[in-house]
Amino acid sequence: MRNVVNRFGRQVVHDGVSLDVYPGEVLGIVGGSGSGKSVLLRTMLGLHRPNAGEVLIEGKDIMKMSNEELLAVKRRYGVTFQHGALFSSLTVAQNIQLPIHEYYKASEEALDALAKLRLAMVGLSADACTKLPSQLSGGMVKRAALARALALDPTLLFLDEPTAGLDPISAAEFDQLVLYLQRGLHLTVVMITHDLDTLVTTCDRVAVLIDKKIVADTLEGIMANPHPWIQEYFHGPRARAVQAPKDEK
Ligand SMILES: Nc1ncnc2c1ncn2[C@@H]1O[C@H](COP(=O)(O)OP(=O)(O)OP(=O)(O)O)[C@@H](O)[C@H]1O
Repeated sequence: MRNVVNRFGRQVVHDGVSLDVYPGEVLGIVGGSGSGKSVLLRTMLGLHRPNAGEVLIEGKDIMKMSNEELLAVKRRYGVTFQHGALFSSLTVAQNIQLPIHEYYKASEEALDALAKLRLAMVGLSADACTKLPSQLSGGMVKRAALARALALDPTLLFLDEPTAGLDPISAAEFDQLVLYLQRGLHLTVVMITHDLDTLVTTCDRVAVLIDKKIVADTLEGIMANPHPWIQEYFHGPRARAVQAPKDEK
């Protein structure tokens, strides 16, 4: 992203945001509530048109792409949204198969096999195929949403608060799953997270949305940044609790 500006009426959310995402990395995006993380993600995905600036993928501005070009780019994205992870009236298998229908015609057998394969990749059994989202635990919903995000074999995975609402053990397992998939499938991952454990465990770099701009660095680099919000976030009591066991290892 280059010099992206997003405004809603008189409210300026992003005032010249620039951010690089490098192939194969896991980038965590943090920021206070209402700082504009979700709007940033929507802008990156081409779902929100910024007031100014560019969103480039492999050097090409997605705002200037034809519909066909944009569709081809979106075909390479996998996304899990914070809310509305799955369609409640569809089974898990139908949810996973949904992105396929947008791009391809496939036989019932192929769709069935694909749903089962994706479920296996996220550690869910084939039994989950026929279940409705309401019949799954919170952790299973997150995994099923991840399976859907992986449906089209993406190279880029966007996760909006992937571990929100999970207990610490399930969250840690989910972090390990993301890392396992990222390494195995050579994915580039961009995730919004409030979870310090997730940041420490999974992210190569951290982008902090602060004062309507982005500061991006390695976790160590960010932690050394003197900005008061960053200091409070990464060195406050909660942060110390997360980092203590790691430091002692
Ligand atoms: N469609 C919209 N119309 C008007 N204002 C909007 C719209 N979308 C977002 N905003 C405003 O932009 C600001 C940033 O919202 P955003 O949802 O990106 O924050 P966030 O950092 O993701 O917050 P949280 O961590 O609480 O989810 C908020 O003040 C929000 O009210």
